[in-house]
Amino acid sequence: MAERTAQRLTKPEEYAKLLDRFDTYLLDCDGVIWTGPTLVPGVADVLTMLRAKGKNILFVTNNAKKSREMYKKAFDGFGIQASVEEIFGSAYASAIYLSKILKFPADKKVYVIGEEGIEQELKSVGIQFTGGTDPEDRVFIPSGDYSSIKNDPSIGAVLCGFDMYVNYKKYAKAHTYITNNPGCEFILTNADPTYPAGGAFFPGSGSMSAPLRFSTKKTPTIIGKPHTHMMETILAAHDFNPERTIMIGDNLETDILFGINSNITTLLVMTGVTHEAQLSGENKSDTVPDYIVQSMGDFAVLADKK
Ligand SMILES: C[C@H](OP(=O)(O)O)C(=O)O
Ligand SMILES: [Mg+2]
Repeated sequence: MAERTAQRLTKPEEYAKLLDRFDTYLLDCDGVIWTGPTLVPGVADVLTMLRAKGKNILFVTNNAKKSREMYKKAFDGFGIQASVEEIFGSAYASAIYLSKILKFPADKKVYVIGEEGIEQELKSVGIQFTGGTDPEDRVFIPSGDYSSIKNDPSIGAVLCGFDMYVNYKKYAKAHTYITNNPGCEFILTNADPTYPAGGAFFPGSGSMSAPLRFSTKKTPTIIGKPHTHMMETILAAHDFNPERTIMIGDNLETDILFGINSNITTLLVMTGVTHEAQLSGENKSDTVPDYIVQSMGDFAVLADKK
């Protein structure tokens, strides 16, 4: 079988041809639109141009810290137009998976290893939860005192995301529920091993869930990119022709693989986590995008040409 090769676009006419081919743009956020607190140059103009051309824009992020409402505020802060309905985060997709796919029972609760964004999304779909930001679980337990860790049969799922307050008590509770409650679901918002911040990498949601995967020996259901539960959540709310849809992202193992797993065209940008060394040579990734551009901001040359 011929090896897949990516087409690198550098010329305005190539950018224009690409925009003619696609109506729906699934855009990763960190590494594409912004990197941490900094907007990628030119991207705001490109988004305005896409909207002026009548394109559908959907934002698809694995960030599990924020709810859609919190993300909307981030877009507002950057002066970028975005509605809550256009934003799909792994916290929201997890809440939708629990409510729509699992039909999570109203009398059961989710135990959350995560922060406010996950709690907001669970609330938005009417699912009860414990853990999360509860101060009772954000504590150190003195060695040998397991009295506060008892099974609770009302816990029907453990949802693990990004938690800056992760601690032994939370792991011990989650482990107890997963191993003692028959049918207790074990769900990860996303499995990113690392989280990019300030030009470096730190442990991500996937790494935070690792102790539980190890201790329970259970394989979790993973919602975020590259898994297709995220796509099911998007498709439940938006209708689009996959042949005229493109996924734009900075991460080969999440964004680009997500596009490939969803049978849509993919475009890699080099403003985020991917390095040239992953695209050729002995460290070449097995995941190959259809197109590569240096930055999504490069499309701004078309906006100037009006
Ligand atoms: C890196 C990731 O964000 P994304 O690139 O999916 O927007 C995250 O914030 O966990
Ligand atoms: Mg990204």
